[in-house]
Amino acid sequence: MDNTPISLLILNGKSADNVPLREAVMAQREKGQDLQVRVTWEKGDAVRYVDEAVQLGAATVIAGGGDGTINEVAAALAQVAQDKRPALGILPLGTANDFATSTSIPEEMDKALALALLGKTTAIDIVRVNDDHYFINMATGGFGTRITTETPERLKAALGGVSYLIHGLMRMDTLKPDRCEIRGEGFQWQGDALVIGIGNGRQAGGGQQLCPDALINDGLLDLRIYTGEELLPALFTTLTHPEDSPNIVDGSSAWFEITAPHDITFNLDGEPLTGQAFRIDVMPHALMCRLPPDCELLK
Ligand SMILES: Nc1ncnc2c1ncn2[C@@H]1O[C@H](COP(=O)(O)OP(=O)(O)OP(=O)(O)O)[C@@H](O)[C@H]1O
Ligand SMILES: [Mg+2]
Repeated sequence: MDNTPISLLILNGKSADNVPLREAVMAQREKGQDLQVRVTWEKGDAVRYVDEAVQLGAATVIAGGGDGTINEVAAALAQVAQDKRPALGILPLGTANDFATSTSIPEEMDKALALALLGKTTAIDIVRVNDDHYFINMATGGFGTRITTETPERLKAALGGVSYLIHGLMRMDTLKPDRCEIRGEGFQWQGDALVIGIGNGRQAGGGQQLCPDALINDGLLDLRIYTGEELLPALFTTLTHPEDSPNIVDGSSAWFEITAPHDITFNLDGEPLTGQAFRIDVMPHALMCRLPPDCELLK
């Protein structure tokens, strides 16, 4: 009887030919790990592989990709019955890797894979949006959203995280604040938002620290709104002296409701969601995640 727990690596097909990863997988198998690999081709594949992992009784599902892949895997795991839900491991293979970077997951494939297979599990929060959408890292709305959803794939591949900023500057003329109302526990705000960040984690868009104090296991969402009608002056002060800015509104709550008189788009870990009403709820401690001991996002 073989009692080695099964681990299933769900690998974004963009990284199927990654040589250091292949070597790291082989090395772990030689050490006796029962590590199986599935490769995705398009959105939706990761969900089916999570189902397969549950059927196999896998102890761990590893998301190998960028924030979009982690999101797809984490969202699928959140919908598995708690007693059958495998733990989440993370192999950072995207362009921005905001969640992996801020949780101090190592970049080297061998170290990241060892952590994903054998690291200590910690219960972390995941966030549900309008019943059937999820994010593990961050929801961004307003002008930052247009940046990340419209950044062309080739620019992203060539420049990585910096491409978001460059593309954003190129599109400055077309950026407009979004009028909206936001409510939470003991929180209410209405006005023109340039950027809205709702964080379980801290950063999005390739290193933009939108929610610098967020923790992923505190049962709370951190909200930051960059307000103002004059885009350029507002952006200048907020980016250079965030602490002096009259254009920042912060809040914290286990849930937020956002309504707008016209469609606004939220970017949930890289995946766009458009509408006029959003209900956002923390699912406290819903996922077991293998994180480094020095992860700063844990309380
Ligand atoms: N074989 C594949 N080739 C191209 N795209 C894929 C493939 N498999 C899945 N996808 C798509 O890739 C997207 C997720 O990409 P992911 O976020 O992992 O990487 P990224 O965008 O390069 O990284 P980051 O989000 O960190 O910038 C999903 O929308 C998914 O549908
Ligand atoms: Mg939190």
